[in-house]
Amino acid sequence: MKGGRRHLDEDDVRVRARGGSRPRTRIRPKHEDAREGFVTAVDRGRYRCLVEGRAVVAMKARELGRGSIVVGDRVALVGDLSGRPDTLARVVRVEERDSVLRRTADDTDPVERVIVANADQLAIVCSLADPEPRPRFIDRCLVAAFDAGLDPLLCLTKADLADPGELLRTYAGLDLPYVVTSRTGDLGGLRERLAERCSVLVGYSGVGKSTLVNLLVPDADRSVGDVNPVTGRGRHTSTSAVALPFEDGWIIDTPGLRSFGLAHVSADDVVAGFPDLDEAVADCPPGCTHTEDAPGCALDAGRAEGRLDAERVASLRRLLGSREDERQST
Ligand SMILES: Nc1nc2c(ncn2[C@@H]2O[C@H](COP(=O)(O)OP(=O)(O)OP(=O)(O)O)[C@@H](O)[C@H]2O)c(=O)[nH]1
Ligand SMILES: [Zn+2]
Repeated sequence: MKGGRRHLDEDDVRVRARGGSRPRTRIRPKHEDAREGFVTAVDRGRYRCLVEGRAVVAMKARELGRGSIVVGDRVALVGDLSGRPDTLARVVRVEERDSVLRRTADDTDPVERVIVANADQLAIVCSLADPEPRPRFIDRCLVAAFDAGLDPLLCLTKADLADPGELLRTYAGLDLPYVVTSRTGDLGGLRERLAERCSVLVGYSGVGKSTLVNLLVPDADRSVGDVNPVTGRGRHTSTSAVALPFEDGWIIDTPGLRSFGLAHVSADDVVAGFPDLDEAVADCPPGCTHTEDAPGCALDAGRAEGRLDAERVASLRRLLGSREDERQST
């Protein structure tokens, strides 16, 4: 896609076909020479973009105002697009986003913000041991994925230390795609899942996410390290997301993102993030909060009769509760 050209109508095309080279007129949309780029990193007001295979550093054009530009955005750029050191291009347009992954509102950060645009998969990285798996973290990520419209992928690491059987049983009712990995094992299954997709990797500290990224994208360290050639500062210390090209798609690593605040997600959407429980709550009394003390909540009957997994019910209830806490703290 070249900026502006797809807006031409049939008449323009005919004129061009007769006249040979494209006529230059003043009625062209502004910045029609802009090129498409993909934002791979954001650091202190500088946007690192991939433009026709070159890494270009850009600033935001003043006309864009306060609108945000995030990793994963498709943008239009003008100015020096050579990618040479000390050059600076300008982002003049942000294309419409197919998806936005947001975080809100933990206690220290009351603002809801977009962290990644245009991703289509959320890879939830969780170790089978050392540190112990955290189903509640997985459940929270599943809700975030549902809310953002991303396909979840469960990535269970350190398979050399523990068996995935028990954890997988908890999620058996979900139809949740998963891969089991270890740093010494075959990553073929994971590669297949990530190829040709734009995946955000998220995981709490120590699960082996960096190890995975380095195995999948061997020069990742370098691409992360020189994120800001403009300032000339060395390894970047920022905790923002970085997109790494991977097999006709992107792996977006999120070093600073351990989890998601869900204060912006409605209770109904939290429940919808639990497809194995979603159907049961149709039998709840109107306005049911689904919490432990909610009278007549159908989750209680389902659990008592063994239709619903007790751990999952507890997890949903904790999530609904912690969401309330997040709201009250903001
Ligand atoms: N046994 C085992 N250990 C692993 C495996 N993958 C990573 N580790 C170890 O787990 C520890 C954490 O790995 P990292 O890749 O740094 O984990 P991370 O998720 O990036 O953690 P942060 O850097 O804190 O975000 C390191 O000591 C790794 O050597 C694995 O497959 N098996
Ligand atoms: Zn209920």
